[in-house]
Amino acid sequence: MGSTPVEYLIESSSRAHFSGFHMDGMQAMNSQVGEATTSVNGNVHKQPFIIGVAGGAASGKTTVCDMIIEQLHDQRVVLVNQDSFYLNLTPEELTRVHEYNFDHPDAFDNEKLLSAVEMLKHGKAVDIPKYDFRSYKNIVSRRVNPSDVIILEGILIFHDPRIRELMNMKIFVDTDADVSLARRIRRDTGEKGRDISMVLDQYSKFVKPAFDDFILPTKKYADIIIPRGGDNHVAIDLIVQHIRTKLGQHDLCKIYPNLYVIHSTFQIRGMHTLIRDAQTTKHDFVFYADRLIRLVVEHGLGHLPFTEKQVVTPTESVYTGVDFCKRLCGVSIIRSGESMENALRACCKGIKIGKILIHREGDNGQQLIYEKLPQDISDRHVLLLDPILGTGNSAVEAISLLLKKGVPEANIIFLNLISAPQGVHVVCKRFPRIKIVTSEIETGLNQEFRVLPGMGEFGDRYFGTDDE
Ligand SMILES: Nc1nc2c(ncn2[C@@H]2O[C@H](COP(=O)(O)OP(=O)(O)OP(=O)(O)O)[C@@H](O)[C@H]2O)c(=O)[nH]1
Ligand SMILES: O=P(O)(O)OC[C@H]1O[C@H](OP(=O)(O)OP(=O)(O)O)[C@H](O)[C@@H]1O
Ligand SMILES: O=c1cc[nH]c(=O)[nH]1
Repeated sequence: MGSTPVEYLIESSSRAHFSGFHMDGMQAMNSQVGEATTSVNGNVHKQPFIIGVAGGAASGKTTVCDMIIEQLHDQRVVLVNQDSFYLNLTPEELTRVHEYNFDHPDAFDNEKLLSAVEMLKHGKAVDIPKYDFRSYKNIVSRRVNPSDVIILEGILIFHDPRIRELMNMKIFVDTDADVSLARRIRRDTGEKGRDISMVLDQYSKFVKPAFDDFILPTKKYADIIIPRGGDNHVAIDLIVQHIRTKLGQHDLCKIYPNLYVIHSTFQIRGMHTLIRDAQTTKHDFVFYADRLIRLVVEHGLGHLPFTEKQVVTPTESVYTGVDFCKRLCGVSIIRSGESMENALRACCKGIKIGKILIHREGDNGQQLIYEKLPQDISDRHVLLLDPILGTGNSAVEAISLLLKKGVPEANIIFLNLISAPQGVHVVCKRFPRIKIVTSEIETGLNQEFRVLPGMGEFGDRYFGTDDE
């Protein structure tokens, strides 16, 4: 490891190509993310990021895992080896150990592995057996604590679909067969104390056929394929960067790839602090809410489709840029949504803005009272405006109306200032193709379905109707 120069190896594949490894794109990886654990009150528990590392025997999986762990030094990372879940050999199998196929999916206790991963995923510690290659038995076990990142490594770790589904990222280490065989001979005759003819015999009888029949077919499940394993520093750096981004994201963004929380800065936190403070004057509330709304609107516009456009600059150079999406409109949910109209108009000159009025009582009793929408709305991308997403009932009512008017779900971008997890679940589950852009995710809702910590009654504070 380390002595081979890093080369930019691009292989032909339908995947996106990055220097030295392939990935299906962040969207693909996001979509792998499993369900979050949701408590009775709808709040979300922190989920670990689960990485699967598969590849042929002696392909360099261990080195890849070690490098990821080393680079993620400030995170709690735990490594679980599929080897630990080898079934114990029966006395009869032990007498004919050379005929035992250690490379077959049936050699592993998949049920035990699945339950161990599920426990870790749900934040519970688990005892994991330690397999002894000399006695062919699980002799001791070690206690593994829940962590931020769980790495599952093994030749057939992608074989069981139930285990695969728990993974947020799947890596396949793709090393040339001769390099792997040379490594295997060195390792098995050294650390495992085996005879070279035994190693070669096992290789041709079991290892090679199992690679072709069981391991290689699981390569298609990988999000990332790393050629040259641990020697591929570029790939490992990019993987670690991606994991860091994912860990920094709100858990809900890991579950719903169409939820976007604008990148927080101290300026943004400062504005939120002001608008959430019950003592803030109306004047300041409006001023800082407007600043935040403008940011959300600009971010939301960034999710519209665009076309490439070239222009000639005053220096007579060609600048290749993009042309804004033309067919769009706003729709505000009366009355708080109207507070977002000015920002939208300031960004999109002359934009048409429709209105929807929904009567809301507690967490039900949603009733559409009034609607006025552009006639050709079904041909437009719609920016739906409402600063607060609480239970999600108002949003569901509004989005359902837009769909009824023929607006494709994927053409709706819902812009919020703050969103409660309950509302995000409701909207994203019911309308998986719409995008939600928000500036902060809240902790939950209280008994009266008000957002917590929230900012109180947004409409009253913004329009000045909260006087005693
Ligand atoms: N002979 C023998 N081989 C075993 C036994 N247990 C596991 N294996 C072999 O171990 C291999 C799986 O381990 P590897 O994937 O090479 O281990 P690894 O060190 O995690 O992999 P890399 O880091 O990629 O080198 C399989 O090919 C099995 O044939 C055993 O008890 N006896
Ligand atoms: O997700 P939900 O639980 O449906 O709550 C969110 C709705 O509540 C707020 O409006 P409100 O009824 O307070 O009216 P207002 O805008 O007129 O103040 C907000 O603007 C949303 O429309
Ligand atoms: O907390 C809440 C919930 C709905 N509407 C608001 O204005 N605030």
